[in-house]
Amino acid sequence: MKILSPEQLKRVETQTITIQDIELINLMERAANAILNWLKSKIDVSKNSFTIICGVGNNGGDGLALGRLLWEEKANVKIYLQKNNSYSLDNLTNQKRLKDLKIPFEYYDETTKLEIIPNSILIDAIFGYGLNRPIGDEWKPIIDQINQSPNTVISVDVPSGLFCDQLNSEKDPIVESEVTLTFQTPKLSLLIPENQQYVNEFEILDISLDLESIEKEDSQLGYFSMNYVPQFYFKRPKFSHKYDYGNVLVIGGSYGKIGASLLAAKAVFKSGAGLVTMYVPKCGYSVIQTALPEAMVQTDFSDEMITKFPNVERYDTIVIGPGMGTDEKTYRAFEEFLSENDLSDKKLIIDADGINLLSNHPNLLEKLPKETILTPHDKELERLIGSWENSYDKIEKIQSFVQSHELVIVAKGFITQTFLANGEAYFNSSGNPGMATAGSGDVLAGIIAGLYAKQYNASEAAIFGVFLHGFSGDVASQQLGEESIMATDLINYIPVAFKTLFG
Ligand SMILES: NC(=O)C1=CN([C@@H]2O[C@H](COP(=O)(O)OP(=O)(O)OC[C@H]3O[C@@H](n4cnc5c(N)ncnc54)[C@H](O)[C@@H]3O)[C@@H](O)[C@H]2O)[C@@H](O)CC1
Ligand SMILES: Nc1ncnc2c1ncn2[C@@H]1O[C@H](COP(=O)(O)OP(=O)(O)O)[C@@H](O)[C@H]1O
Ligand SMILES: [K+]
Repeated sequence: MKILSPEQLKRVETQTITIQDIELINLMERAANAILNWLKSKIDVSKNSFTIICGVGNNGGDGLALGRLLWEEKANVKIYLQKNNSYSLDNLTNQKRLKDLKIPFEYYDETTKLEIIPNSILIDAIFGYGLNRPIGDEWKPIIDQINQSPNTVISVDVPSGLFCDQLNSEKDPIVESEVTLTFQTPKLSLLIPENQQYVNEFEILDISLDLESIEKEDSQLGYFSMNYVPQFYFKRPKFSHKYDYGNVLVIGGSYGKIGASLLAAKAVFKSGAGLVTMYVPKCGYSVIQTALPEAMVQTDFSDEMITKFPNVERYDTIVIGPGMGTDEKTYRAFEEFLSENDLSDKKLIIDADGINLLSNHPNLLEKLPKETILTPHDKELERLIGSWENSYDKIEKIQSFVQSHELVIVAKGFITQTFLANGEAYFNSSGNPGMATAGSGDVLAGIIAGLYAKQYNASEAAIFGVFLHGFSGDVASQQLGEESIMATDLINYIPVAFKTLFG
């Protein structure tokens, strides 16, 4: 799903109205109904109280419409509307609808001491994507009252005060929401770590904006959610052979870090590859033969580290890096491997120490085949592309890096971002903090390799691999709780993840 700017959202809104032959007020009613239905799916609204704080634009209009719908559901509702002499047209229409039904609302200004109904759910409908300058200090007391109240705060579309696609200043007053209910497509600011204090959680509510109009908008940013999973379904043909599912080589491991390459190799198998061979220092041999009898093993001359890369002719997909170390001898072997082989028809995934080696010797980047997938976490990424000022700057820096080197970068984190070689970036929607555990990244590299080895291209393997990894983590967390998840659990839940996603 594309992530759009406020200007683009406005355009899609206008096109939707024309294509669907409706009025903006109908969209506002849809938005309010979508929130009502979301609330009803969580609580019995008739037994709850709501305090709704509305602004002067359409976000405020959504709040007024919601107030009316909640009132009709017999909820206890208190509606506040900002005192002003200029309101949006549909805000005014909703004011009239309230008046016609004799539903009371009160005005507030910057000096008002809000009387929030005790224990009510506080609905923040002051500003949405129309915010075009920071909220002035005069409104700080209102935002402060919302943030200091003990009530649960639900923001409509965007926490009020938060820009959709640029960084706020630290002193801007912004609502700290428990849940943000955003319409149709997530706004970029909801996905940015700087804003976690305001966003906490968000959910996307469908208001049936015209999907073709969304797709026509030019945006390099996307959000990968469950809706897009079915297109990744692949049924194994009856008359297929293990070689149809890829022949993968995992190069990695060093003394004390054989486990990392083992985790990656297991994940390669579990995500569907046909054959896996592991190339490790000698000390890994018996460990792997015992722990993963399905894998073939080749060993380096060295007991403790990789000093020479193997012949890779018969493999189509190669993972380099998990647990490999950055010893000078390993580096030289890596350089020799990249310089002396024609890798143009190989699918490469480089993780961990493999990335560190590239950062130390950026000349090697030019030797990678097109669309090699790199899977750095933030520290590894910084070594590779340099530091960034903030998340927006980070996105731009990665975009220019992937485009100039024709690589795919999976920038791992709480919300992992996958950058394709053309600069497109996809934000992932699965995963949980239980996945912040040793070896989790090795599993991801393995999953991506397992998919890449099969029928998926580099972009698909990276985007879907990241989702599958997070989804395995989500299934694991439902069964085990976040605290107890270990990387091995992520592997063990890949089958349940596949079954849940594809039946
Ligand atoms: N995406 C969609 O298709 C839909 C969006 N709707 C709602 O419409 C919202 C956008 O509505 P609007 O465009 O009216 O914008 P907002 O309701 O976000 O508010 C914008 C108003 O506030 C003013 N303003 C902006 N920054 C200000 C500041 N710092 N201090 C004081 N005033 C400021 C603007 O001039 C404008 O009058 C969305 O967030 C959503 O809640 C729904 O009503 C219907 C469907
Ligand atoms: N808070 C979090 N929420 C969701 N996913 C997370 C979180 N923390 C880490 N992850 C995921 O776990 C993996 C950790 O990878 P990495 O940092 O390389 O760990 P390791 O080196 O221990 O394998 C990444 O895929 C990352 O996206
Ligand atoms: K809002």
